[in-house]
Amino acid sequence: MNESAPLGADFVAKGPAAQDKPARFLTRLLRKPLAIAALAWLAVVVAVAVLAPWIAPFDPLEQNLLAIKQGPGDGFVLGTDAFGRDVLSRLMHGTGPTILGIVQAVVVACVLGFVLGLTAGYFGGWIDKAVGQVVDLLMALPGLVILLSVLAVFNRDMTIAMVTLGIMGCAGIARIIRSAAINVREELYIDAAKISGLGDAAIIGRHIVPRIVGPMIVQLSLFAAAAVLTQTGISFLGLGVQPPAPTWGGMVFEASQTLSDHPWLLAPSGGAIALTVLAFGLLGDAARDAAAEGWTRSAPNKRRRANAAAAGATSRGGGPAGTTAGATGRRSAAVPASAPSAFLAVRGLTIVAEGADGERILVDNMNLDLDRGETLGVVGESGSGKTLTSLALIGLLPAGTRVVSGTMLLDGTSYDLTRDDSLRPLRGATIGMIFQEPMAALDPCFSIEHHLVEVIRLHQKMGRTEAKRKAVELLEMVRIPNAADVVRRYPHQVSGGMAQRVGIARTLAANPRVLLADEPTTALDVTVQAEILDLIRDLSATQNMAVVLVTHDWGVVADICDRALVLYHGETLEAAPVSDIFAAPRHPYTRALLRANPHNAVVGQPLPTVQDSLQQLLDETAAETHAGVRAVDAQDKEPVR
Ligand SMILES: Nc1ncnc2c1ncn2[C@@H]1O[C@H](COP(=O)(O)OP(=O)(O)OP(=O)(O)O)[C@@H](O)[C@H]1O
Repeated sequence: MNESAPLGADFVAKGPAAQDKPARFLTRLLRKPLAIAALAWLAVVVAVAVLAPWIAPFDPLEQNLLAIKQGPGDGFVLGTDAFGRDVLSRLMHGTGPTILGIVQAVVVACVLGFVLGLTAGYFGGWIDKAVGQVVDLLMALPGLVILLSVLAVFNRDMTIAMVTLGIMGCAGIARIIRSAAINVREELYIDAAKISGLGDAAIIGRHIVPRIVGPMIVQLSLFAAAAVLTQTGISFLGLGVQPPAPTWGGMVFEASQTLSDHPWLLAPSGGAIALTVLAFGLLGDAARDAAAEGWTRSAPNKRRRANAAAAGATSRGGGPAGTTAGATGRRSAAVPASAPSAFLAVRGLTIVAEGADGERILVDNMNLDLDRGETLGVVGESGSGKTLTSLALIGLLPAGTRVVSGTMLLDGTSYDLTRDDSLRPLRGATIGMIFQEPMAALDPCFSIEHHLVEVIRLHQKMGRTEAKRKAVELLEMVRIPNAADVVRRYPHQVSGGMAQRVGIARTLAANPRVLLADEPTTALDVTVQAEILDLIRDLSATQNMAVVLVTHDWGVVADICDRALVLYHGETLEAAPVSDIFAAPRHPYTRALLRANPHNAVVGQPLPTVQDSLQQLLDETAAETHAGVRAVDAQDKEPVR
């Protein structure tokens, strides 16, 4: 992305991935008149439920046989029923059991649905399968039959009935939460958070939960509306709270008995039920709209645009002189030889994909060696296994792939690469990683300061204020101009180049000794690429970090790598100092790959593909062999003197 790209463009382009914080979501929700009306009604209902014993004008059970079936008036605001009881007082006293039942069902559904959906979505694997089975079972059960059976077995106990309703209702909520959690789990910034050393609980709490609050509120309001209807339905059947105690459903039943001669009686209880269901429905709708607005929120305000434009201009004007990513090979003169005592040594790394037809080898028996302050370029065509190799070193291989063998010797300690749990403590403090898509590696909900402070405080004992100061220092270290201003921005308010610098700063916050850089410049424009490469090279030297740089680009290899390793379909074909690879590549594939380097393209001529180059090499070899044979033949035919 260009440094001068319009602010907000990425955010809009990212769509639903760019979701927001609960506080902002609630602010937007409270700006909607319908949501305010719904919440106001629900607040009145709750207040009445709590205060009924004090504010109801009459005893709800007191009969006045001289005032039966009266309409509103004569001291009875909502009239009287067939026994002369005050309808308003009964309605008020009936609110408590109704609301209590709804709260019981909603709390059970919310807690169970949240826990099941979140664990299934976040952890996946067998947990997901097990939760899926439970959810499918719950959804297949006939709800009404179960509820009636529970009421029969537990002597019409409404609490147990509503808890049962909550258990059955949790299935739908768990499904929604699961898919929301899966979406968030697959975001790159979750991997970035893991690599920074954050544990599962912290990632769930800080990065996943805020993202699923929106869908959760929508689901819960719809479920609450259904619970109102179920609860009043049970009372209507006379199975819950027993008459003459008032409930909304019971009052609807009583009204149905006098419908022909006193239809008004249905209005208060029916109206209360209808308004409450409507309020929950409207709240759900408004919550969905508020969440959708968060996803599509457009560019930030003009001041921020101006600031960012200024920062971008400073960056372009005042940044370090860019280098072009040409095949200059300028560091290759001082290439240290690989040694068995290397700071980082990988031996026998084999990665496979598990498919229906067995295992497929993706990386085969790979070895690599790297010293501190040294940069190793891992080069190869798309799909050759470069990314998997780097992810295997921190135990973050994607689902469906696994390490079947391999050890890593890091600063004298040996690690079994088949065991993710032994690699987990290395993430962040020992091995850091930066990604191809800088923007996707930052959580759009949080400011840059939050991203940095989170990692700084995780790895260094520091107060919040000191960590904030350190965050600005880190941004300055990665050459971000106006660091004190930029630190307060959100990821969508910076350009791709700046986002990559922020990603690097975040990685540096943990002081890693090894940096894995997976095509860190591919998504950036050429001038920004050069600046980021300069930065990585300088940091590797000043921080004495070993860098594993995954790339397709020979220019990048020439520019900053000391050694290169050529991969083809998971097989290591050649590993040597960069100067040797450029001067005298040993393997024909390496030669073909170098010939297909776009930096060597001749204007007006089609760029040869790797396959073209390989074919050309084979032809040349055949021609050389043929010429050699002819020369030998000619010598043989010469008369011996
Ligand atoms: N989750 C997965 N399940 C099965 N196969 C996978 C999975 N992830 C990657 N692969 C396969 O592993 C091989 C190596 O993938 P990898 O991403 O390491 O390639 P790469 O060299 O980094 O490519 P690129 O330069 O395009 O990123 C590819 O053939 C890819 O299809």
